[in-house]
Order: sequence, then structure tokens, then C-alpha cells
Amino acid sequence: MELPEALTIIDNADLLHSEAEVLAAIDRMASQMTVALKDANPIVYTVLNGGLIVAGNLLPRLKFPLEMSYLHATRYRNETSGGVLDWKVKPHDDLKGRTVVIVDDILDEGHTLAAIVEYIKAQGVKDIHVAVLVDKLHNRKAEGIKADFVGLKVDDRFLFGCGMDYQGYWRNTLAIYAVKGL
Ligand SMILES: O=P(O)(O)OC[C@H]1O[C@H](OP(=O)(O)OP(=O)(O)O)[C@H](O)[C@@H]1O
Ligand code: HPA
Repeated sequence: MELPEALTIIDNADLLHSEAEVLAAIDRMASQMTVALKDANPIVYTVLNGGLIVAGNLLPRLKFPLEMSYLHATRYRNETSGGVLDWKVKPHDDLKGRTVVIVDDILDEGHTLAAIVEYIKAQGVKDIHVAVLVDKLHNRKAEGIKADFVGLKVDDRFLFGCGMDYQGYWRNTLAIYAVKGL
């Protein structure tokens, strides 16, 4: 995408959730996660790239001991529909007997999180929890995948902002937008 096009995209987009609404949603998630996980000594995996902004705002709000790690799995590749999952970085810690938390920006069709959860469960973890800022509302979800902590439920549009990209751009906002016409 050329720079002028990136500017046109955000100028014409629909603002779905302001910065303040996103931060309030992250505050709510943090409170729920603190109640559920404060004594669990979890290892928290951020799913790159999209989970970075959510994790950067969420983790400082979790007022209990935890370890941080990351993994990278991707299936959209700058497109607006997902393809085959490409594992760029698999989890690399000893997870046997651990409580694991996965943090990502969005649960859309759920194929990404389903594959991540399946892989992590196979490492012999004690339990696993999924936290996403956005759960997209539609009936195309992969079987059996559900988030335990959800910040916002959003209509079935193509979103960007707060980690989510449109053609590689605009992950770097806190507000959440929908692309005009998508
Ligand atoms: O529920 P799904 O339909 O599987 O989609 C959700 C996934 O898609 C996005 O990642 P993407 O593939 O764009 O990789 P990226 O975060 O590295 O850009 C997003 O960050 C989620 O991980
Ligand atoms: O709506 C979306 N926007 C950006 N990235 C995504 N990955 C899955 N769904 C989306």
C-alpha cells in the first residue's frame, strides 16, 4: 500500500471503538483475569504480531506474578480472509504442568487460536486460558474454540487498529476501526 492510500483508509474508516473504550475493555479483562489467575503462576504467551498492542496494555494491569513469552502464528498475510496457518515461532518453554494464558487481538474464525491451543495442550500443560480483545460475531467459528476473557464483541466487518492490520498498516492505534465497505 502507498502512504497516501494508508491515510485514505483511516480517514474513510468507521470508528467502532475509541481509545477510551478499548482501554476500558482492557481494564475489565484485567480485573476478570486477576480474579481467575492471581494464584496460578501463569506463563502468558503473546501471539505475534497482532497480540502485541493488547498485551502491552493488558499485562501491566495484571497485578500478580506471571512469566511472559511469545509465539508467532499467522494465516492472513495482508489479506482479508485467512489461509493455511504458518507457524513462524512455536512456543519454546517447558510447559509441563503450567497454567498457560494466550493473549491475542482477535478471535475471528478461530483457526489460529484452535491450532495454538491444540499445540500447547499437547505439551502437558495443567490448564490453558485464552484472552482476546475482540471476538467477532458470526457463525463461522472453528469447532470447539472459545475465548475465556473477551474485551469487546464486534460485528462481522474487516477491522484494523490495536494490533489488527489492514494490508500491513494501522496496527499502531488503540482505537478499533472497520474498513469502509468491508
Ligand atoms: O481467528 P482467525 O480467523 O484465525 O484470525 C485471528 C488471527 O488473525 C490475525 O493474525 P494474522 O494471521 O493476521 O497474523 P499477524 O497477527 O501476524 O498479522 C490475528 O492476530 C489472529 O491471530
Ligand atoms: O478483521 C480482521 N482484521 C485484521 N486482522 C484480522 N485477522 C482476523 N480477522 C481480522
